[in-house]
Amino acid sequence: MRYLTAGESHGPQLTLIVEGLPSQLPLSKEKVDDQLRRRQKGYGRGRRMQIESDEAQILSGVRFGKTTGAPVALAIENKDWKKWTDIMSVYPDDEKATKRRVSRPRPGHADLNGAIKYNHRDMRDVLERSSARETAARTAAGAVGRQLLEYCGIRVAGHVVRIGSVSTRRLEGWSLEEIVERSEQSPVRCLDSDAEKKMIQHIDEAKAEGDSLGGVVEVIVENVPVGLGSHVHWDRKLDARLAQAIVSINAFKGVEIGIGFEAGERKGSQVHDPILWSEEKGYHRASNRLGGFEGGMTTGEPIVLRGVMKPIPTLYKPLQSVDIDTKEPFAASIERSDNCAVPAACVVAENVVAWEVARSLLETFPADTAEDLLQGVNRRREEARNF
Ligand SMILES: Cc1cc2nc3c(=O)[nH]c(=O)nc-3n(C[C@H](O)[C@H](O)[C@H](O)COP(=O)(O)O)c2cc1C
Ligand SMILES: C=C(O[C@@H]1CC(C(=O)O)=C[C@@H](OP(=O)(O)O)[C@H]1O)C(=O)O
Repeated sequence: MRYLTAGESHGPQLTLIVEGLPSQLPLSKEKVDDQLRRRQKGYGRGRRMQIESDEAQILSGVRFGKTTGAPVALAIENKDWKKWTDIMSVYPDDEKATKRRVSRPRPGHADLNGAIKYNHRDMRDVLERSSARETAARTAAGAVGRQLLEYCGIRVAGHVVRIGSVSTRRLEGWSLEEIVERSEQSPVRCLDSDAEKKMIQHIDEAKAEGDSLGGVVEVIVENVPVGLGSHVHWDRKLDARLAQAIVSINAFKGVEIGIGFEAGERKGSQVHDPILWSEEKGYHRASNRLGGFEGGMTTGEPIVLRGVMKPIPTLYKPLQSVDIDTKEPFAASIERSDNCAVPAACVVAENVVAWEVARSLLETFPADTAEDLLQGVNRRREEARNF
């Protein structure tokens, strides 16, 4: 299973093609739209999100609510395009077209490197594609993967554990339903109401200072069968693929699995998860400090991982840069921007994780139809139980 996205931030639309889905999978546009709506929300977002109202148009591969096995094409309109048609013109003879050239690279963005690499003297040709607008298409792909997971009884949730200097922890014992319910009510997707207040205040203060904030999100996947991924092939290790999926989100700089970097500080007895067996549960673990992975494969315990997002690079308090025409220094002009997008990025993280787990599921249990896939997954659950 694979996907491809196309589209510029201020172009007419984002386009997504998902290929390799089994047939007969119930695929709901509403469920894709739910994820798109969730991604648009969150305290700290800028004015662009008031312009957009993301919705997926399903153009192929689905009939009467079920996949046919053919590629699924989806489109998400950019409502802002209407104001950018002259600047984003595809055709050279467009009368209204105006280049409004970008010659000033923004620190923290792809502008300068992308311009040198692809030889663009107009950095709009870089920034339009490097924008995190593209994460709407990736969220839609994840929302498709998520429906495949749901079909197999696998569920995904996410929440924010840090914004700037304010951090919190998920308390032991929270069920996935509680995590979903609480994070959904919170403007910063935080489970703890005290931390939530502090995070909001922190975002307000940073904004007033013309600054921005990053943070950390946590994603949890439950009811995963044992053995997704592989200890045999380095490029099929699912923990590694999830790390790539997370760091590929714009502005994400690192990943922790389970207790993550703390594993480097603790003794082995405080890291590895003892194996238990009972009539009721079969094999299970006394703890889940390794976040559901051993040897690049799922253990059957929940997958738990965290991703760190750097602060938004476009600041109202300008950073220094150099004009590529004059080579003179300049202070970046003030632009419309999010000042904290961690809650929104949490939704992107959930969905890129959902996609990778769904992809690994289909690799482990190859199937032409959704029913065959579910049978394969259930057989593995049974085998693990009786092993
Ligand atoms: C959901 C989301 C929204 C973002 N919004 C902005 C924004 O409004 N302004 C900005 O400068 N960067 C924003 N970013 C971050 C940039 O896209 C990102 O830092 C940039 O593309 C450079 O990529 P890199 O940080 O991965 O190196 C956002 C990222 C995400 C995930
Ligand atoms: C459009 C989205 O996020 C954008 C990501 C982004 C960036 O530089 O990454 C910059 C901003 O774009 P604009 O300059 O048009 O306001 C954000 O709004 C989105 O999340 O859908």
